[in-house]
Amino acid sequence: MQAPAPVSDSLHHTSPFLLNCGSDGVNLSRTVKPCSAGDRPGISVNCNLGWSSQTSPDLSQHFRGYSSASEAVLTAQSDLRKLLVGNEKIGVLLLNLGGPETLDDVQPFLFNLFADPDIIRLPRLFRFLQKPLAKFISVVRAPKSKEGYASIGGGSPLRQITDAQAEALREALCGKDVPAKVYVGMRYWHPFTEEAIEQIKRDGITKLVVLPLYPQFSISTSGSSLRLLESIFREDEYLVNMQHTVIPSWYQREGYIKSMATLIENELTKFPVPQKVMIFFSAHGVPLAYVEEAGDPYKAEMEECVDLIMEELEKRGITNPCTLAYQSRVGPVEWLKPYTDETIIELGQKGVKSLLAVPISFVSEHIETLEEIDVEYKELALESGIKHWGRVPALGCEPTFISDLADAVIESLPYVGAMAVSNLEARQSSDGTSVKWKPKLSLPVFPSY
Ligand SMILES: C=CC1=C(C)c2cc3[nH]c(cc4nc(cc5[nH]c(cc1n2)c(C)c5CCC(=O)O)C(CCC(=O)O)=C4C)c(C)c3C=C
Ligand SMILES: [Fe+2]
Repeated sequence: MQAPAPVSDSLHHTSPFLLNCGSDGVNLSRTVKPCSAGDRPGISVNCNLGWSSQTSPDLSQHFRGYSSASEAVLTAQSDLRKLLVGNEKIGVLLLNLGGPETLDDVQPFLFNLFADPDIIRLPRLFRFLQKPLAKFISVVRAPKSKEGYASIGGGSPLRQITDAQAEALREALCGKDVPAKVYVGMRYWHPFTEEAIEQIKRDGITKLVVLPLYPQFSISTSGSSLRLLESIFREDEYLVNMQHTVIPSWYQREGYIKSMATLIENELTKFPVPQKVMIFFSAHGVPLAYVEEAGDPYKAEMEECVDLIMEELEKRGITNPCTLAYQSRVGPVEWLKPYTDETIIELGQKGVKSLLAVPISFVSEHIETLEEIDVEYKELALESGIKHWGRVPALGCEPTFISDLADAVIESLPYVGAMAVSNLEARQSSDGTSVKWKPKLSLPVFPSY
């Protein structure tokens, strides 16, 4: 299988797909309050409304006869979960990038990636060139890319790690009284999103939570996967009628922030003088035009994410200096700055001697952590005068992190079938044109805190 079905142009203008997030683009956990009828003024309904359309279950009786308020609340939460789960078949769809599993996969994987109009954004008139261009770039890039994958064992570890995360999430949900099936849908390699969706249909899932495994939203990552999903949903009667919700980004969740802070804290102790270490956040870059012209919230979310992690570290008494830079640029256009390689050289010139690299845009080890950071940037740092180098591991299946993802899923369940609008102009337009959001389904807006 090469490129999944192309995304239709019309998707840039209307979308029946649902982004369940706050009006300021922040995620469910902080922005969503229980939905009441008053939250949906004047919106016509032509879909199944699910939980949001129903009267909230009266839990008042559950609060009688408990020795403490917290005991009552815990019991009520657990009862609410049972009510939410009921006879439903809950599914969680984890969206991820995918990676070549063998060296022979590298060129077709790259083709799939570059054939994506959310990765190479051609003006509308030139869209017919997308696939020939993808073919050309993938063939030209494949030898360099293959070298990289060869040096990390002959393929990407992404599928294995994502599968392990899916299983850990399933177990965590089960442990929280929410039995669910967890699916993996990759954008550019197996198991493709289309394959996951077929399985979801075969399993008869009735409520689906869509969770991209990217903490911060970018048009090029979560946006691309959601756009694909949208095109699959709109053509399928079963899916159109299935209740579902999306958690578009979750970088500000407490569990994620705390897990990242703990990983950093642990790595700092490995340096001779931990207080003197520069904490060096390195995020995967995107072309500057995504942010400046298409309104990609990626940079803003990344900066807020770094601030939150540093605040958490400060609470723990860790006040090291930090820097954020962007890595892995591809092609001739300008990408988000500062660039990781240039920043490393500058820090060396300024006399920084200890550097702790923190990969921040992805929650699995992958080629850019294992090769680019661990080999290329480490070498560059040592050449630039840095004496002590360290790298924070990716979160993978870290238990606090997985438990927090499970909480994110559970918190979104009352809103499965209910929808919210966020900064969809930025999130839906891949070509930078001004897009008016025209909902086809009812979209109650959840108030933000
Ligand atoms: C948040 C993470 C990512 C963003 C944003 C992103 C944007 C982006 N990427 C490319 C081009 C390539 N990416 C490649 C691999 C790759 N990208 C991410 C994550 C983000 N990409 C990951 C996790 C991986 C590695 C997967 C793995 O196999 O381990 C590659 C292939 C590798 C290579 O040849 O370097 C390319 C190419 C663009 C153009 C882009 C934004 C427009
Ligand atoms: Fe990438």
